[in-house]
Amino acid sequence: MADENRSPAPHRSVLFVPADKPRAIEKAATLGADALILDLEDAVAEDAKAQARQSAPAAVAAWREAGMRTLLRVNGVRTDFFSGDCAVAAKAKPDAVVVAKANRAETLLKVRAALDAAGYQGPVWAMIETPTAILNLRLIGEIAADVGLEALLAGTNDLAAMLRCRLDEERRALRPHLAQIVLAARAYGLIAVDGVYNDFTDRAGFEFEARAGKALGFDGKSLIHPSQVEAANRAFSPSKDEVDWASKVVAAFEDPEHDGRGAIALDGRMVERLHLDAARAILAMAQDRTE
Ligand SMILES: CC(C)(COP(=O)(O)OP(=O)(O)OC[C@H]1O[C@@H](n2cnc3c(N)ncnc32)[C@H](O)[C@@H]1OP(=O)(O)O)[C@@H](O)C(=O)NCCC(=O)NCCSC(=O)C[C@H](O)C(=O)O
Ligand SMILES: [Mg+2]
Repeated sequence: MADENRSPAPHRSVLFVPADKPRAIEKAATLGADALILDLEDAVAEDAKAQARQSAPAAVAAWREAGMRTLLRVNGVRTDFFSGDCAVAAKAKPDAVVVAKANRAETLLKVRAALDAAGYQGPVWAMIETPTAILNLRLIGEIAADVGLEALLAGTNDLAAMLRCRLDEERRALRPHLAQIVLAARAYGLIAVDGVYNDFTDRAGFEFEARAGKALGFDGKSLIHPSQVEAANRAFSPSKDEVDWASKVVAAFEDPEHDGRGAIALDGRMVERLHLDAARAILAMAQDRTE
């Protein structure tokens, strides 16, 4: 029976791994990431796609054997590679298929139909990485249940390129759009994963961006390099201050003096029952992450 007190599976660190790099594939399952995405799209050059596809089912099987949550990113629905990639998904049976350039509700309906026809019934993740996709988030959310949509994943490289915006370290130009991705995820009950940080040698920059993503409400961050895994897990786990606050809130509401109260004072601030729910979620998450 499912344990209702457990928090949902974590997606703090979601590592992209090029499907044509055997060494990276082998290493990926040992890095402590919460999920791995075997990439058939942008990480793989056109002349390497056929080989990458051929080796994909074995890579997915090896990761599953290692107990990893395993995803497969397929090429966009308009590309020549899409239908072949759907056949790979059917054979490999990943935990979810990541749909590149999921720009419209119709795109996802087409992808769902193609995956079903190929024999893959699992969930899909939508990459939100174009201005059109941002404008269509509500329509995409409304068909989430019909297409088995599980998560929204920000594709910040494509999005920034298409917006022709300049990316500073605070991603100021992208923030309104990232906030809309989180908004849609929360409205439609989906996982929200932030985009990648390209400068994999800049640890401080990565940590700053990961914390900013958490502050925006994302559940985790997509990654491109092993050096980013541990920092992402840390940034998206409850901090010591959060755990201390949550313990105090739970203890305060359990105090018989506060029996039946909707709102109480704690350290000079008001806390309500909605904060109690949040506090319990933080404690459950903290417990799961340390088990
Ligand atoms: C970014 C890289 C090309 C860097 O490669 P390289 O210089 O070879 O890295 P290192 O020498 O530092 O690698 C050290 C060891 O780590 C392994 N490694 C490297 N990357 C990965 C990985 N992603 N997963 C697992 N293991 C990895 C190497 O094999 C080395 O191992 P060892 O030999 O034992 O020392 C490279 O990191 C890379 O290719 N990263 C992934 C790139 C990718 O997938 N890009 C596409 C997804 S991102 C995207 O598309 C975003 C989105 O769509 C958007 O629009 O924003
Ligand atoms: Mg992209």
